[in-house]
Amino acid sequence: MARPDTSEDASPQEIPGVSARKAALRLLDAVLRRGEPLDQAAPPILRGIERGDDRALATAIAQEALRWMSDLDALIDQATRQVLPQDAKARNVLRIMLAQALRLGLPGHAVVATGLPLLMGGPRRLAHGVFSAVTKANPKLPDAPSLPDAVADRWDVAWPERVEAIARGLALPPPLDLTLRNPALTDDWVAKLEGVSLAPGHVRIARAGAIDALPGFAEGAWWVQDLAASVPVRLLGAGEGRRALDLCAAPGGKTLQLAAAGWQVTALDKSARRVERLRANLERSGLSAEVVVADALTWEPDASFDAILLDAPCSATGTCRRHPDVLHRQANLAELGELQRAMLERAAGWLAPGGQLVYAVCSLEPEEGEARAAAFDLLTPVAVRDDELPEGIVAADGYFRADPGMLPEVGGIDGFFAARWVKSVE
Ligand SMILES: C[S@@+](CC[C@H](N)C(=O)[O-])C[C@H]1O[C@@H](n2cnc3c(N)ncnc32)[C@H](O)[C@@H]1O
Repeated sequence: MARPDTSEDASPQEIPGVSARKAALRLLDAVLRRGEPLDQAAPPILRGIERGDDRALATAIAQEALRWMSDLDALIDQATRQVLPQDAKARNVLRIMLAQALRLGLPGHAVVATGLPLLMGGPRRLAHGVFSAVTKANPKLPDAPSLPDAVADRWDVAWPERVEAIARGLALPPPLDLTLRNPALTDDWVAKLEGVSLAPGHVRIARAGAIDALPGFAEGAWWVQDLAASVPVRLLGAGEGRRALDLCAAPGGKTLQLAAAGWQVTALDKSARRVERLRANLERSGLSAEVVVADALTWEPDASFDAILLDAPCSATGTCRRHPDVLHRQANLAELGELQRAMLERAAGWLAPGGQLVYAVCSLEPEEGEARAAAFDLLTPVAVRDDELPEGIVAADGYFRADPGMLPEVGGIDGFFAARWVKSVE
């Protein structure tokens, strides 16, 4: 008679380090089974974990498991004849165990001691066997993560010449980019933060520990914003007291940028929860904007605007370096496309003559970027110029297009798209 598996009788919470792994497993499940963004799933899941470093570990494990999932799955499948369904708990436990061993460099005995208790009453022997077989072979992950099939199929068609570089850009978690409230102080902040600058008002630092402990955070001298995400507002130029609408504004990185560039900003978003973060960001930076919680599809302004930034809801696939969960969630591109089209049309009607509209998405899907912009004919296009972009990025067909394979020698950049139009003065 088979002996019962009693190797781990303690409850998961009693073994140090298990709570972080349990949280990582729940994060993976939230993304893969429930289709939730990792950022949204994390707060309730991590709330019960006391130590900050355990919360950070849980997040890092889930992120690396998601980033390298196709490659980890291939190793799992090679190590067992048993077919583990994609949604089997044992597969998810193995994904997080292998992410720790092969990506985070944690010792195998610690990974086993904290991983197997997650399979209480389940196939622990199988998981142990697979983990041991994989790690004994001392496998090397490829230089670039293999993209999930659905994503590879899309990007092989959309970016046949870029897809390899994009995957390579996904291999490493990105550095931390900051946008300065006062671009004239770029050199000072580069020195204080020991960073580098790739554009005026931008400082890049190696990934830091706690962001709120960095010099300048408390007084709101800067905010976290990928270099690519800072480009759309740069395309609108200096505000000189004119009126700008930041449509879809929360959590507010671009609102702060607009206000810092001298625009008199109205910041609108329909999510009251995200608008709270926008208000907190305004308060910390000492910048001001009129804040409106409303649906862009029904709201009507009192007066026209000299500039409108539409940072539209999108698949967010351009942020896959920092949010590898986007690679595993199926965005409804048709529904998002309809929303983007409707918002663009409404925004065009709110511009004063001579006013500029910038449309932006943090997406690598041409349907949300190039094709969406090309189909919009209510305003006059104004080509984006190379000299308006960070060094090393060139305009593509008059648009700003960045992808995570660009600027590899300085730490890369998020995927982003922006287009610009002007309302003619009749
Ligand atoms: C890409 S995010 C904006 C990021 C923001 N511009 C920034 O830089 O911090 C898109 C935003 O669109 C908002 N949104 C989605 N549908 C909306 C709608 N119908 N009306 C207004 N805001 C909407 C979401 O709440 C979300 O905050």
